[in-house]
Amino acid sequence: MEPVQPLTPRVLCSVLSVKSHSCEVTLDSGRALLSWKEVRPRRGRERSRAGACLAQAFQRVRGLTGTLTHRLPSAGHIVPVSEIVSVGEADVDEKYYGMQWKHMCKPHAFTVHYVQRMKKHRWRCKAVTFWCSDEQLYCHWLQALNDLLEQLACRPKRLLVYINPYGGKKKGRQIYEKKVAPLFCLASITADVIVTEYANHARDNIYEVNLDKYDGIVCVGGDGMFSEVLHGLIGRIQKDSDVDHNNPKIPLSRCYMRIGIIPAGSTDCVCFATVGINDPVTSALHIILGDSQPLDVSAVHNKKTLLKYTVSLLGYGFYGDVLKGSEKNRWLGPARYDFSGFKTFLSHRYYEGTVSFQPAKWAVGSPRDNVCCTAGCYICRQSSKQLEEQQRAETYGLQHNEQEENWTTVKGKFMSINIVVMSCACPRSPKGLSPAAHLADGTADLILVRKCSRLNFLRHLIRHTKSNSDQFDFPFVDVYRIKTFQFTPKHSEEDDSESTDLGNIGKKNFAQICTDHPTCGCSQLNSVWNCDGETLEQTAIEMRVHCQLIRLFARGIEDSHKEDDEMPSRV
Ligand SMILES: CCCCCCCCCCCCC/C=C/[C@@H](O)[C@H](COP(=O)(O)O)NC(=O)CCCCC
Ligand SMILES: Nc1ncnc2c1ncn2[C@@H]1O[C@H](COP(=O)(O)OP(=O)(O)O)[C@@H](O)[C@H]1O
Ligand SMILES: [Ca+2]
Repeated sequence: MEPVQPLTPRVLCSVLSVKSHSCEVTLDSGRALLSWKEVRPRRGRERSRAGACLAQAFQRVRGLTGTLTHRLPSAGHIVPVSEIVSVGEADVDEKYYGMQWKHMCKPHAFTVHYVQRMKKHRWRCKAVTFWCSDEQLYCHWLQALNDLLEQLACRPKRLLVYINPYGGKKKGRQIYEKKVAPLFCLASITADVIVTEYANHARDNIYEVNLDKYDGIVCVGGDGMFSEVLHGLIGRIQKDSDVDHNNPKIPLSRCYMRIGIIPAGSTDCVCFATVGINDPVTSALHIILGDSQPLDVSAVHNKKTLLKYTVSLLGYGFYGDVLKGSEKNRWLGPARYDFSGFKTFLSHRYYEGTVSFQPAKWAVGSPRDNVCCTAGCYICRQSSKQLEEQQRAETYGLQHNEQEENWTTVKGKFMSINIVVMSCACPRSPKGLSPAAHLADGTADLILVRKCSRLNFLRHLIRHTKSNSDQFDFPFVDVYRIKTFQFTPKHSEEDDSESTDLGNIGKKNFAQICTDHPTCGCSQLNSVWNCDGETLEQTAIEMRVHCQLIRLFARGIEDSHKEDDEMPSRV
């Protein structure tokens, strides 16, 4: 049997068997593509024509081995090497030999596991086994494919995994063990797994571990669990870089260790908005392929003290009250938000205060331009260039003092004040709170919903659940693209606590009485901030966006043209 002679150093082509069909299999190392298509015998006059073109083709691809049969161009499969999960020796079992192997010595087979795109951004791991009679050919293919996989430096080999057994439907451990761990094993990824034992266990642990051992951190849970890991990683990096994160104006050190999210929570909007779906297998495959998606992070301060970081929703009023009302019903799982949302809607509370913000002057997009953030987003890429220019200016002291320039102030009565760093797309709201917000453009969208009727507020809310209606198209809704934000409630806690005036004390206690007895008809003086699913104690805050501060094992939401309805993946 002649050894395989590649056409050129970069293309390997053989006829191998797939499910007892002969297929022409090609590995183009230059383009990093694996393809295969069935070659079929043809009948009658076509055979002679096919025979002629085949003879020519044979001359062209000298060195072909295996059983050469006539071939008919047919739809085939093309898989980028970057989307191959693993290649390995197939367990060759007697019963699986095709008939043609019966008379031959034991065949050799290797299996390629690769990503197959399904509907709605869902990914699955598909397997195809190639058979051949020649051991040398088999070894050559296995070696060639694994050599190319080894060159993919972006792929993680060792991960630190935190599982929240408490979040969502309390199935985090089960999801990881049954759906994720087998895929990590298939991809030869080793994982150190910690099942958290209390809130903030993951955050505190990240300050202690030796991060140099790992290529990434994975959190199994919802947005609150991701927030824990986010705080642990950012806090650790700032501590190691000697950056005082309590200073609201200081640039933060970027975190290059990627975070992967295995969705097992109640909202899962960070996963949904960066991958396109909240599916554990899909997220695991994005981690295995070594995807990398930069992500903006906002820092929230209160008087020179860091309160929280946020990457999804910083919400006051409706979403703050929904979160606060849901906490005591965690036993309901995700449904707790629906129950609390209904009660909050009926309460129809509004809150008074003063909002100030700096518009993102240099932003390329706007919240109402309908340009959604997708994989490889132009607006985000432009912003990272802008970011580098800004950082160069800061390095050379060339930047002008933009801290004081063009603040906009709005006083009023608000149903809700929401700042979103990303779209916040999630199963409840497929387009999100701000559909045109970007993951890595250095800005956030500020959505102000002023006091309005119950019916109008309901209309506004319902539009979030529809993919073809504009939730900003109301006279009582304003949206701005910003980079910094401040809020002072009309009834600031400090004023009440400092004043000795009986009226104020009465008001404070009265407010407290009302909070304890929501059946009371008066309007609650202050709401709370919902910060990625955690409540803040303070209501007077300032916020600043840090462009592309962290990275996720994701690639953004792919254009739907790449999806096939259950079809093999094609490029
Ligand atoms: C009458 C029809 C009303 C329909 C309203 C639908 C609006 C849904 C907007 C969803 C916003 C999502 C913003 C994400 C917030 C999360 O960070 C946070 C914590 O997530 P997790 O830890 O995974 O639970 N989720 C929430 O604050 C829940 C908001 C739900 C509001 C109904
Ligand atoms: N072992 C644990 N016990 C109690 N709380 C935990 C534990 N691990 C994490 N948490 C906390 O649970 C909260 C919710 O986690 P999350 O995964 O977001 O679930 P959900 O989406 O249901 O809110 C987070 O604030 C996190 O800090
Ligand atoms: Ca953003």
